[in-house]
Amino acid sequence: MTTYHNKLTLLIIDDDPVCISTLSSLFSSLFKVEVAGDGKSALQNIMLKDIDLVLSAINTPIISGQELCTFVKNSQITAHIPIIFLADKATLDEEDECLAMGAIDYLDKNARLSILVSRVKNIMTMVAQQKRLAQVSCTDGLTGLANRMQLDTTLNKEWYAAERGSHPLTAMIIDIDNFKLFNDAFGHLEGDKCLKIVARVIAASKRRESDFSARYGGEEFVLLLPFTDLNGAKQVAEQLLDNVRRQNIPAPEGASHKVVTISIGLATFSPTDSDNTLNDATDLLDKADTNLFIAKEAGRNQCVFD
Ligand SMILES: Nc1nc2c(ncn2[C@@H]2O[C@H](COP(=O)(O)OP(=O)(O)OP(=O)(O)O)[C@@H](O)[C@H]2O)c(=O)[nH]1
Repeated sequence: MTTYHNKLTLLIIDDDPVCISTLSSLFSSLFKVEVAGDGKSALQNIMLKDIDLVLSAINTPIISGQELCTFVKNSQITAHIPIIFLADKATLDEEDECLAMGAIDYLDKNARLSILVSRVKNIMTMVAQQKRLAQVSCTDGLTGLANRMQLDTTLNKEWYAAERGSHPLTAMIIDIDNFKLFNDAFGHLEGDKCLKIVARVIAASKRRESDFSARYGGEEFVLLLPFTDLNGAKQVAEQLLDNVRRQNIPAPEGASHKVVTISIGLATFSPTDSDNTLNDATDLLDKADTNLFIAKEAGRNQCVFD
């Protein structure tokens, strides 16, 4: 079976240019290949690029392959990256040592090349499956937005980034108005279609790479806008309210408006603001939730902030 994973990245570490060149040409049609001639630049690659698998010589300059392996396996951010060692002359003791420190495999440089390629490909297939699983476990099946679990992780990360970088972070909770009536009138399948449309509009409202949208549960969504203060966020919210109305999805009898609308509760964390009363990410969402409640009470189809 020939499997190509050309979106996955293999990092080859070796100080021998001939070896680097041979390995690169072996793997460059299968994966994106990065190379490093010593352990230090390898570590920079690992920290800065999205490396999926490392194929490393053992006696690399500056930082040895084994030191690198210890570092990678002990860091929460990199521990998942598999490392294959490529020994100049394999010994059982060295293999024992490398596997014990967390390497996924240990191969001899003089092994048959087709065996080397198969081993690397097999491990990359496993990496691809794990990535796919990780992605599925973070995604809401109906809307394709991030799910609640991913929201919790991202919210905490963004909170600490805002605190550390002294930049604002805005959270919006977005709720479809009278959605129970909608389901009751048109059925659950139409309700699902409506959820998907609103989710698409929310996803399209992201303006920066760091903006993040998630399904919070039921008919509620969250939009996180790092580096966005209250004024900027109000504009995004008004645009969002408008874009949902423009979908012209007919609302059921008894709803507050003729077309489907949303209500938004907005809260901004401004670390440099002396009036800030928010202590953590949960406070931020609680505040947005309180404002959402006020928006509903005030007649829906609006954004509330303070
Ligand atoms: N179709 C569909 N409906 C869902 C889904 N998740 C939650 N709901 C429905 O969403 C409705 C939410 O109703 P409520 O919480 O009473 O809120 P509402 O009717 O939108 O009222 P307001 O928020 O006050 O405007 C419930 O009827 C849920 O069954 C889903 O995945 N698909």
